[in-house]
Amino acid sequence: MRIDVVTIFPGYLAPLREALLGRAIEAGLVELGVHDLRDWTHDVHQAVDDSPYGGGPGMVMRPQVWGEALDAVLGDAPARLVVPTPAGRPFTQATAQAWAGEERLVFACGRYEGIDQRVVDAYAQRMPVDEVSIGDYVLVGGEVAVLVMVEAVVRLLPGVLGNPVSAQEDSFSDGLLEGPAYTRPVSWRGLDVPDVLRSGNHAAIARWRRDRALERTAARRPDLLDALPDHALDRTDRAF
Ligand SMILES: COc1cccc(COC(=O)c2cn[nH]c2)c1
Repeated sequence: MRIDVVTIFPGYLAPLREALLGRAIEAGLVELGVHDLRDWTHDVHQAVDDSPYGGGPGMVMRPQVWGEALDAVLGDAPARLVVPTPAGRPFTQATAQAWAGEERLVFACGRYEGIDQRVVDAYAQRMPVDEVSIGDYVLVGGEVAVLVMVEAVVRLLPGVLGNPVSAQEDSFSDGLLEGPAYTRPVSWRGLDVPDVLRSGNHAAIARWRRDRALERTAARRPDLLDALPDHALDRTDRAF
């Protein structure tokens, strides 16, 4: 997979070259290109924004600059263009799974009040364009959202995670939140590991873990429970 990011703050994307993702890049599992949007300005001030038509606060990112940058970065290779924005469709694990199958992702990091809508409209005429939100809050720019989404996608690529099975057993993969996890010591600050986890009774352990996952999901994310297909909950589950 090739990933390109266009931003006015290239330094913000440096963490992508660290640790697990950095190793995936070194191993050639993913290629990463980070591009400074200002390289495609031609004025002395390198202006990337301008006042909004219709008035209102803030500034809007100029279409010409984005058009030149994306044309240059995209070239002729097909890609999916992703624009992080508070006004986007929710980015979920399902989105990450779907994108993990893509040959190429190009991320456009917006700032200010956003990018002139014609940029999305123009590129949507010739490639898939996703305006996506990573949550219901407003950031200053899309860079942090790109870090989140790139990590969620790249960890799913074959060979990136040491033990791939954990990608399948992720939170959300069975529609429930992960329950509590424990490791040594068996007693810590007067708190003990639940006995069942040390019983060696794998059926009881699996039941206990599912019960904790259902309990946590009901308490923290009832919306996920409501979204579960009927067959996903068996008779024993219905207690929650
Ligand atoms: C494209 O236009 C804008 C404008 C303002 C901020 C941003 C950055 O994205 C977010 O704030 C965000 C993404 N998911 N949840 C919040 C983009």
